[in-house]
Amino acid sequence: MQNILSVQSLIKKFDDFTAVKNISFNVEAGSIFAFLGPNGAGKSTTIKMLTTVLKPTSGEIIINGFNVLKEQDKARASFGIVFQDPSLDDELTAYENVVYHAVVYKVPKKERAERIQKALEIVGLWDRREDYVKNYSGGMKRRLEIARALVHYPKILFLDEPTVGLDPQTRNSIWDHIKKLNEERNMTIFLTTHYMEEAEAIADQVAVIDHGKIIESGTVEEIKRQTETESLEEAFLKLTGRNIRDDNGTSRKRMMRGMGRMR
Ligand SMILES: Nc1ncnc2c1ncn2[C@@H]1O[C@H](COP(=O)(O)OP(=O)(O)OP(=O)(O)O)[C@@H](O)[C@H]1O
Repeated sequence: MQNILSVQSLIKKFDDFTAVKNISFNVEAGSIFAFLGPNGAGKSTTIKMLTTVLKPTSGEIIINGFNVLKEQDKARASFGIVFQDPSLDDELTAYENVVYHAVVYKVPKKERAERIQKALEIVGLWDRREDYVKNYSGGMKRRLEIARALVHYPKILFLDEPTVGLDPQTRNSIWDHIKKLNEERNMTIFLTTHYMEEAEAIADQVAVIDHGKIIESGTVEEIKRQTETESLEEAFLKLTGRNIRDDNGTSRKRMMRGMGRMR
């Protein structure tokens, strides 16, 4: 199977603190890859490097055959991203938000209308396209962010905590949409989540990062076998010595973010 993403010896230092310590991994085209770790493990720092937001201290990242450092524009055109913090314009309609993104990503004008319609249909928001985003629920906003990230036909979609702050029913619906994208469009999904049971249900491959290092990787079944546990949640606890939703400052920050999103 071909790799859509290949990471080699990736390191990120902030002054004398090393947040990402020489990690290497591959993501197969068409798979769902879950990148898991406790608070502060280095997940966001890694995603930011993969998506050209942050420059690595050293290492190599190849996305869709393009070197992320040397062929930034081509690499960028190959992925879509939904970050933890919402970045929609509340004062625009859903449709206008997606148009804006299509223009920024230089989607050819004559293809724009059709692509926007498809993206909104996939997440079930086509009928609500003329609504102002400020009137959307938290779950609808997340779905709209996913639609927006699809409009330039990315090969790989990065989702940083796509369900944080949402109720269980809405979380399920978001995962259903993600699964559909993966199955029907063969889109590779790279995700982080704090919900282990959800990662277990959806991921083909998992990598666990802690203190900046990948400490385990494989299929869910392989990881459970390796750690002699019955669930990914248990495996995670055994590997990191911590529950993924432990209560420290960061999870409070996360809760506040979620609350903000539900406004
Ligand atoms: N700009 C920065 N300057 C200094 N240290 C940083 C910076 N960004 C992140 N760090 C540190 O790097 C480490 C990894 O942070 P990162 O945000 O990547 O973790 P994470 O796994 O995404 O955590 P969370 O699940 O809480 O989002 C943390 O110790 C963090 O404090």
